[in-house]
Amino acid sequence: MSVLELKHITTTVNAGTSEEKQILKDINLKLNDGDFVTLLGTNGAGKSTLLNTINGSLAPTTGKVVLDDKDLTSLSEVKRAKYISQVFQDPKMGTAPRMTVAENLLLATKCGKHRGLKLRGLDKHMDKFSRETAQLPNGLNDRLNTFVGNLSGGQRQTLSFLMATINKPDLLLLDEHTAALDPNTSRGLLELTAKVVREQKLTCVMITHQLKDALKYGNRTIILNSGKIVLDISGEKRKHLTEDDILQYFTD
Ligand SMILES: Nc1ncnc2c1ncn2[C@@H]1O[C@H](COP(=O)(O)OP(=O)(O)OP(=O)(O)O)[C@@H](O)[C@H]1O
Repeated sequence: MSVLELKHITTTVNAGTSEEKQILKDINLKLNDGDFVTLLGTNGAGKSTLLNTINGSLAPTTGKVVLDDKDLTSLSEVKRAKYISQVFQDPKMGTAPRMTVAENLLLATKCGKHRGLKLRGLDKHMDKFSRETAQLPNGLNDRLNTFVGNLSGGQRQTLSFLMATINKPDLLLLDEHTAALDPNTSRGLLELTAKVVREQKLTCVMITHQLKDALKYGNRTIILNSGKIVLDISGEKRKHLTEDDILQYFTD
């Protein structure tokens, strides 16, 4: 079971100064087990801030983040990594460039399970990593011993995605994870995302600026505008939603 609840989340930055800004405004949201949410909104609407509040890299000013009845609000980002995985837009984030693909996968496998970053026992994992990368686009399985810094952006982002899902996280956060990739590579990673989320029955939030992708993938679409949820739609109603309908929620 992976149920995420956001209760009265408000995020104010630069409080008490002339730069004070309320980014998130009383966000209340419940994600059900297995929900795959596509999250849309104009630049600056607060989408990344929302994901950062969930992953613990940003503390909300008020409100609670609850996962499976556990209150995570005061838990550090590192401690939340046991439950929550994230893939970022920048292919350089989330992987260690001076380590090989296999070493990165071993790190991800051990994440949250051991103290320190011991990389013993790589040999016994190699067959498993070969199998796991064999299904992936971009020929990653031929690159298990390549330093990650020498991979293409697409290969690196595919690796980041595999690392984020290798331990079946309770919650997967994707912050425009295909935006820096060429159209074909982006499509390949989105299809892989849909397959893995379906097969592992993950609960997932994916930020995208592509309206088509927001409607094609996932079972639920949420639109943020100026720090508020202005649309939260799923089921039959979502099937009839058009790109023009969505654009109406983007206005000030
Ligand atoms: N630490 C901060 N200090 C000041 N302002 C911030 C801070 N973090 C975010 N903001 C501002 O809050 C607003 C929301 O930012 P956020 O990155 O969450 O938006 P977004 O919806 O993800 O946008 P984009 O689509 O451009 O990625 C922006 O105006 C941003 O400049």
